[in-house]
Amino acid sequence: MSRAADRLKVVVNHLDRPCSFVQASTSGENVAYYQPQALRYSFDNDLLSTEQRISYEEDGFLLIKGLVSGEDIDRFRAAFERICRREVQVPGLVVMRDVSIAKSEFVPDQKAISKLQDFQEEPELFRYCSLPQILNYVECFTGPNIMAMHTMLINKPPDTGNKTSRHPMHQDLHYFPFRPADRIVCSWTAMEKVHCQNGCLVVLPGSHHGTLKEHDYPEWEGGVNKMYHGVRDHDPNHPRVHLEMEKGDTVFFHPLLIHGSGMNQTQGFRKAISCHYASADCYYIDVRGTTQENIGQEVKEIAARKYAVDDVTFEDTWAVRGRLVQGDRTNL
Ligand SMILES: CCCC(=O)SCCNC(=O)CCNC(=O)[C@H](O)C(C)(C)COP(=O)(O)OP(=O)(O)OC[C@H]1O[C@@H](n2cnc3c(N)ncnc32)[C@H](O)[C@@H]1OP(=O)(O)O
Ligand SMILES: Nc1ncnc2c1ncn2[C@@H]1O[C@H](COP(=O)(O)OP(=O)(O)OP(=O)(O)O)[C@@H](O)[C@H]1O
Ligand SMILES: O=C(O)CCC(=O)C(=O)O
Ligand SMILES: [Fe+2]
Ligand SMILES: [Mg+2]
Repeated sequence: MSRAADRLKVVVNHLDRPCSFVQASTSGENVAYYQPQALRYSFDNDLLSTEQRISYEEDGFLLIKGLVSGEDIDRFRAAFERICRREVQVPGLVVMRDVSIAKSEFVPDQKAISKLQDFQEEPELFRYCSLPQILNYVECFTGPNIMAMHTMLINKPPDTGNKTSRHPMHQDLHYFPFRPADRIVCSWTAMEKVHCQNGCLVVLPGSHHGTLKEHDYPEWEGGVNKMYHGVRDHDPNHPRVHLEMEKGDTVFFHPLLIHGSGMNQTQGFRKAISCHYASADCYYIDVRGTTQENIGQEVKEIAARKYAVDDVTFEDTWAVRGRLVQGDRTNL
């Protein structure tokens, strides 16, 4: 450590609003000492305050209140409802049903749909990924060349009693065959009030300091949704933070941050829209022989069926979905 005068003393307040079922919670505040030049997770620019940079450094997430307007959210909701009513056909879109109703009779409205993935060809929803106020924050983590790699609108359904509406604790990097991890960030925006009862995000602050862990299907009695892998083992005593958010609030988080979401115990469909961004300067990795081999294989099998081709690679499935949203498409 250098001289005290070179250090910065910061009080980082956690966003912790513990639910009754929280196992442990972070203490009210952490005191940390940093040299600004030692911050590795974000770039120095005019947008993030030093406190915000240090908070992301320590916690692996940053919550910005009121970032997306109510009008924009209402437009995303309307676009979602048009898709549910099958008024539009969107190339490449994946419409997912909760596993507990996957084999039941089709109900033609939003009540049957738990998630949309890959809406990059739906202009109104994709507008979310290009919102200037989101990209300004994203650039702090990715740098100026930005690819939107993965898009989702999550419509977490009321739990049917099987607890399948939960999303197991995981690291998003498990799904991504590109690196470096520090130049990838997720933006996740609440489309309505999200809280413990309707299954808000749950994060393990600081878990992004670790490495990518082994993921598998959890052993849940009521079933698990396709590709909802969970971290095989994580420290049950690690503090948890429940991110309660208002409509339009947006959390940016690191792809190694361990997170998930609880069961939806309300009768409403909890909605959120999200995009994973990566620096266009990232590079693809070969996942053979790594912990990601299992998800790579599963994605290739689904893609081969979806596109009716047999030699699609894990890398291809990402390269065709990625869209440049700022700067130059240098590599990805
Ligand atoms: C950072 C990223 C984090 C994540 O992305 S986490 C979650 C990622 N999950 C995914 O990417 C899953 C994407 N979903 C899909 O690809 C499709 O929805 C899926 C599961 C292939 C189903 O495709 P559909 O076109 O709806 O086909 P279908 O209705 O004819 O069903 C085909 C078979 O799949 C089953 N299925 C449908 N939804 C499911 C679900 N939620 N969980 C588990 N199984 C499910 C369905 O029962 C059917 O099975 P079978 O072939 O009849 O035995
Ligand atoms: N606008 C849409 N575009 C694409 N898929 C949609 C749309 N609306 C709903 N879906 C989804 O289509 C999927 C399949 O629905 P459904 O089970 O009725 O037809 P199917 O799978 O073709 O029929 P079957 O399983 O009996 O062969 C469901 O996951 C449903 O959520
Ligand atoms: O909205 C949620 O419940 C979390 C979804 C999530 O983490 C994911 O799909 O990777
Ligand atoms: Fe996730
Ligand atoms: Mg079907």
